[in-house]
Amino acid sequence: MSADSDADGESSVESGAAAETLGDDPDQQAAERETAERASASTETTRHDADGLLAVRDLDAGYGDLQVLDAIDLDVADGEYVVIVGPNGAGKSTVMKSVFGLTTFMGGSIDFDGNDIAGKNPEDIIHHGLGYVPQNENVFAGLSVRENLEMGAYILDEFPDERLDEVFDRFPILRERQGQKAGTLSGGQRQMLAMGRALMLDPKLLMLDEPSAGLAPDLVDEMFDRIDDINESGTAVLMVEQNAKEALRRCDRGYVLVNGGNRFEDDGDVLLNDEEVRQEFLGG
Ligand SMILES: Nc1ncnc2c1ncn2[C@@H]1O[C@H](COP(=O)(O)OP(=O)(O)OP(=O)(O)O)[C@@H](O)[C@H]1O
Repeated sequence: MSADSDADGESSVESGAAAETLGDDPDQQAAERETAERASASTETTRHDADGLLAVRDLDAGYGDLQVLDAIDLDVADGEYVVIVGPNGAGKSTVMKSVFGLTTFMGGSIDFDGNDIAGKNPEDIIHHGLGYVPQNENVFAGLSVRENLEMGAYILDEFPDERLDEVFDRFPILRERQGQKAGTLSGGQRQMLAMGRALMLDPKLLMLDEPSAGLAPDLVDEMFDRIDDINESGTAVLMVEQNAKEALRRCDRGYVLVNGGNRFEDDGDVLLNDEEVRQEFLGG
């Protein structure tokens, strides 16, 4: 699904002053180098001014006193499919966790569907229609498949039977295995259960952290196909993926994150064909 994008090439982040060497203190010089690197990387980002479902601006966040994200900008429009790629440790998962209220919020803004969710906790955020599937420990291993799906709807007063049917229709293996303990499912089945559980609340945006991680190659394609289906049925998707080429091939827009900051943002196919992005981040 294509976003109604009017990206205009405008730089979204001030480049900041180039670092000057003010003394001989090696710690200070290292800090200045890091600041300069981040500032220079930031200038390559363009702001996407889509009518946002999710709009993240100048987000600083981390863990306790440790700041990981530095002035992150990110947009997801209604029904859009957006991926975040980048090297290990760039902060991709931290972006998602921060949107879902699982990190220390340090500054900036996060608006979701007209609500200010910055600094809110996941229990509040989930009510606004945001689903999140973490990479690990994303099912209750000791509960059955069906119980896991029922847990997905725990905030509702009335159990959504029709939603359960829709999830079973989307992932027939879950219907077949509904009495089986989640901990005995294969990796791919478990991933589908985790997605199914998030879909029980019919989220407007589904955030997926490395859904293809650990899957056999033939299952990776199937997983991406399922995600395409979810998006084509109207749910916006924000996905972090190591399988960057395939993710960029399938998405509407992508972000490349480096060192906790925005580095590139553009349509998926533009990023795929960008020489610099290919050489630096997609293995040539
Ligand atoms: N719970 C945590 N406590 C402290 N630091 C953390 C925590 N989780 C992540 N970090 C640190 O935050 C930084 C970014 O991690 P993050 O997992 O967001 O990166 P990533 O881009 O998703 O990496 P990968 O592709 O390897 O999964 C790393 O330096 C990491 O060590």
